[in-house]
Formats: sequence, structure tokens, C-alpha cells
Amino acid sequence: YVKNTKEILEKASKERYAIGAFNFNNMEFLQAILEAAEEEKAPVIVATSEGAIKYIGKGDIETGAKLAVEMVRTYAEKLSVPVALHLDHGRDFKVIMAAIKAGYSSVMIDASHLPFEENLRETKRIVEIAHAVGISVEAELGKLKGIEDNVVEKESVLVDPEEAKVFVKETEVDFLAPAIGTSHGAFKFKGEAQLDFERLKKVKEYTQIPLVLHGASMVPQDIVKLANEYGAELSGAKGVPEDMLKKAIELGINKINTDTDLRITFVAYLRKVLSEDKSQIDPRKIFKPVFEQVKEIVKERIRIFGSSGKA
Ligand SMILES: O=C(COP(=O)(O)O)N(O)CCCOP(=O)(O)O
Ligand SMILES: [Zn+2]
Repeated sequence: YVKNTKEILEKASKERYAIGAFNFNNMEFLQAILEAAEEEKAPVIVATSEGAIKYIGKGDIETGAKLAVEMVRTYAEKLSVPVALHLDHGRDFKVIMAAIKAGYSSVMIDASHLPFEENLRETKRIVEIAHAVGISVEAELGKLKGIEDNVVEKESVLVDPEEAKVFVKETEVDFLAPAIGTSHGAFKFKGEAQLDFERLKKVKEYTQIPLVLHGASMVPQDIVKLANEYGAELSGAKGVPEDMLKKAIELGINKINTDTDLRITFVAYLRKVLSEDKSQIDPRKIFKPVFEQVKEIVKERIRIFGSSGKA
């Protein structure tokens, strides 16, 4: 169990590969992600958003954070690969404190919806507290398009590399998520997929710290098609193409947030299993083949990110 996420990201940054940061909301997704990392001999980051912590704790933040840490630590001590637990999109101070107290390896303070100076101040405050207890901090500059938790970002505001330089220097944040055109969910990009690689290059040059890509799911069309064949309505779903992910990694992305690809795989195969085995009522028999597929998609992502065999 990695005590602070910066450890594994600094190595990835030096060697120009990326580590997957896969979101989980329950035991089965966590199992699939950790099995995939073990089979790929890859360091891995597992992440819970604030919504995931509330879901795991049935509304009680302390319970959710504690249970997440216990589950991850218990599984991780049996594995040969490094596992870090990260708070994704921390916005509520109470939730960030609960994660730190429970023993998370890193926390994200997401104040990117605030003006620059306020984002800087908020981030600085969390960095001081987190660093005092030896854990790493992620922050975000610029805004993703699409729905971010309860904030609907109509227009994405891309990162300003000059601001990034000042921001990292002033806050001493350990890794940064620069907005370069991605958005959360299964419907990315208005038209053609495009990322602002020029900005990314400058942010890496100016900050020299590990960088994070949010909204990085690829939304595989074959799995979307399968889901739709079994009754889902996901037409028009679109993700980040593989060549763009690889280019982003070459230019300095070292942590890649992936949630939607696991969700689509889960939904497609759950629908398939339920429609093919109509008398099955044992959840273990329903979930086993479904999460086998979730594990496979995580392994595929780990291979694309270049972290296979890096444990
Ligand atoms: O960047 C990503 C995932 O991007 P993706 O949608 O492209 O997988 N994330 O930070 C995941 C955010 C999940 O938040 P919530 O649990 O509130 O739905
Ligand atoms: Zn995100």
C-alpha cells in the first residue's frame, strides 16, 4: 500500500509512462482493478470521488473513507504491485479531511471552478495540511467541459501554462491536472476529438511535475454497440482515441483517470448476462463474468498507458 502517491508518479514522470487511476464505488470494481494491476505487474491508483465515499458510507463520510481504506489496504497487502488510494475531485473540506484522517495516499483539491487566486489559496491550504502528514496533493487548473459533480461546466476553459507555472511554485502541489480539452463521461468533444498538446507541452516544461489527465476514457465502440444491442441507449458515445492518449503520455501525462470505460463495460456485460441466463439469481454467478470483462478492460488500459511490468 503506497503511503504517498507522489512516490509512484515521480518514477512514471521520469520514465515517461502513465499510471491508471481507476474509480471504484464498490467491492467488485475494486477487485477487478486490483486483479488487473497484479496480472499486468503494474503500479495502480484506485480512486473514490466524493460521491463514491458517500455511496460506500451510506451517506456517512467518515465511514465511507474508513471502509475504502480498509478494503484497499486489506487487498493490497496480498498483492506484489504498489497500490495507492486517491480522493478524486475533493471539493468539500470535510471530505478531504476525512480522507486524510482515514489514511488515503493522496487527495485532489478541485477548486478549478473558482477564480485563479482563490483556487491557489484553497490548494495551498490543503497542501500545507496534507504535507504535514506526509500525503500527496493533486489540483486542477482550467475547467473540463460537461458535468463535473454538481457543476455543469458549459464551456471548457483550457489551462494557461503561465498560470500553471505560478500555481505550482506557490502551492507546492505534487501533481496537476491541466484542462486540455477532455470532459467527463461517455459523450466527449463537440465535434472531432482534439486535445491541446501545445499547452500540455508548455505546462510540463514550466512545472516539471507529474501531470494528470481527467476525462480520459476511450469509450470503446464495440462495447457501446454490445450495450445498445442489449437495450442500452448510448448512441453518440465518444471517447479519447488511443493515439491521442499515447501522445499525451509522451508529452508528460503520468496519471490517467478512467471511470466511464469501466462503467460501460459493466453495463454492457451485465445486460448480456441477465438476458442470456434468465433463471440466474445468484449475484456471484451474475457478477463473475461481468467483472471478468471489467478486469480485461483495465488490463488493456494499463498496457496502453505503458505501466505494465513497471511494478
Ligand atoms: O476523470 C474522471 C473520469 O473520466 P471518464 O469519465 O473519462 O472516465 N474522473 O475524475 C472520475 C470522476 C467520477 O466522479 P463521480 O463518481 O462523481 O461520477
Ligand atoms: Zn475527473
